Amino acid sequence: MVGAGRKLVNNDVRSRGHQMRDGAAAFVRQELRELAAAVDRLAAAEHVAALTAVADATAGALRAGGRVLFCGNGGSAGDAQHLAAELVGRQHYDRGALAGIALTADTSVLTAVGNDYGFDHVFARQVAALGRPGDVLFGLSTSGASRNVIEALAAARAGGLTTVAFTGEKPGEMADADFVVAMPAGGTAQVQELHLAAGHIVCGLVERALFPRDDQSGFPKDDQLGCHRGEQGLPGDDQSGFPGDDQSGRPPVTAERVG
Ligand SMILES: O=C(CO)[C@@H](O)[C@H](O)[C@H](O)[C@H](O)COP(=O)(O)O
Ligand SMILES: [Zn+2]
Repeated sequence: MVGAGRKLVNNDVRSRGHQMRDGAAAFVRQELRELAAAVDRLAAAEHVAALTAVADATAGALRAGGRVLFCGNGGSAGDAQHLAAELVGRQHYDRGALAGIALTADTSVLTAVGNDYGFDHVFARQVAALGRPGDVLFGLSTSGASRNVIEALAAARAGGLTTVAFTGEKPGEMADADFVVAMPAGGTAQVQELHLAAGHIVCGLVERALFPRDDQSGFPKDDQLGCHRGEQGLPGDDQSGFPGDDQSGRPPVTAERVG
């Protein structure tokens, strides 16, 4: 009897396990389907035009010697750092360094300003300190309601920076930015996922505009690149100011910056 009872329990647990796995699989599929639909909506002409315009403005600012600042909270703080890294480092291929700065990374500044002036000012104060007319500030907020991001955009506007807002469907007060990309997505996580996709697209366009490659028909595949600058058809001094090592004898991946 005890054995049969135990078997019943085990079968029960096993079938509940199956149900949970089925439930999890359905959840995974549902999440992916919803994300794919959101990505599809982002491909609509108005968003494509907005992202292209943002990339043009950003590339223009960098070309003129400006810098690109990023800010956001939580997951958007991660996005801010991620996107700044795409500019400073490389996205699709080796090229000169681009000036991207995340305003989310210096804990001394964040805690000092937060402590002394309040959390609403942690980004605006850095915009006032670091931003110059002609620079670009990207503010990322899924809700469009983060006070410190709204204040940063206001400080940027006052300082003559170009402002870009990445938001969810409702930009709220962030609608005042020069460029607003309102992600056509549902919850916070999905908006963040579109923010990152959109940010990658903008950084990819900027890279391509400032460091044109022979083949402009499409982005090179990472696995086709190799890591030797000489193999990548990077333009020489006369075209870009970013010579390959074979032409200049400088170390690979120079620290020069556009502007
Ligand atoms: O990543 C997540 C949730 O996905 C959270 O950390 C989220 O970023 C935080 O709640 C933020 O404070 C949300 O700020 P915001 O996007 O509304 O400006
Ligand atoms: Zn998240």
